[in-house]
Amino acid sequence: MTEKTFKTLDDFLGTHFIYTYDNGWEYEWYAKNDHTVDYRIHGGMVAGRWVKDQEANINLLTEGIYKVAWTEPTGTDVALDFVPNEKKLNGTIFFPKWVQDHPEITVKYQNDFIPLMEESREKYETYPKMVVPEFAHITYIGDAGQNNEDVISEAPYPELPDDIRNGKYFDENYHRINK
Ligand SMILES: C=Cc1ccc(O)cc1
Repeated sequence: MTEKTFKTLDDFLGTHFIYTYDNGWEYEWYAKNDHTVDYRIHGGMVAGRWVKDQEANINLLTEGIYKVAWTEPTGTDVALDFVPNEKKLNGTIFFPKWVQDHPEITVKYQNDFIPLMEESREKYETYPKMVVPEFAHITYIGDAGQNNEDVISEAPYPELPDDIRNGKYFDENYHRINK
């Protein structure tokens, strides 16, 4: 767990986070570079889903406070406000109705199923959307560096967040151990 103080946009890019929303949903998220994010979902409605190379807007709002927003192939929209120096963030997820009705369709490595996501968002209903606005507390911060493909590189498994928090997952160069 890095104990650095966040100030600039550059301080944020390349950072790897694990956090738990107040509704109990646990997410792992990586600011891969200034326009790309990777993530893995460990708990909640779509636990088991993981995604690499999602295009996102990432901005410094003011010193140490970051806004991230993107729209997904599923039609899900996400807006995250990180306050890493206080180990917290606020996230709002806007799920199309079909993801709430059929979450299992999205629980996979999305990169291998983009056409399925695009077909499903046309086939099923969009409205009313399910809006999930929650604060989260950050349980892990790692300095992975930008464009590190080892950060999010396999499907989630139950002990993974603890393995990372306990220092059992990455070596001193932030590469995956036992790969
Ligand atoms: C739907 C994706 C998603 C990724 C990270 C997060 O904190 C909330 C939603």
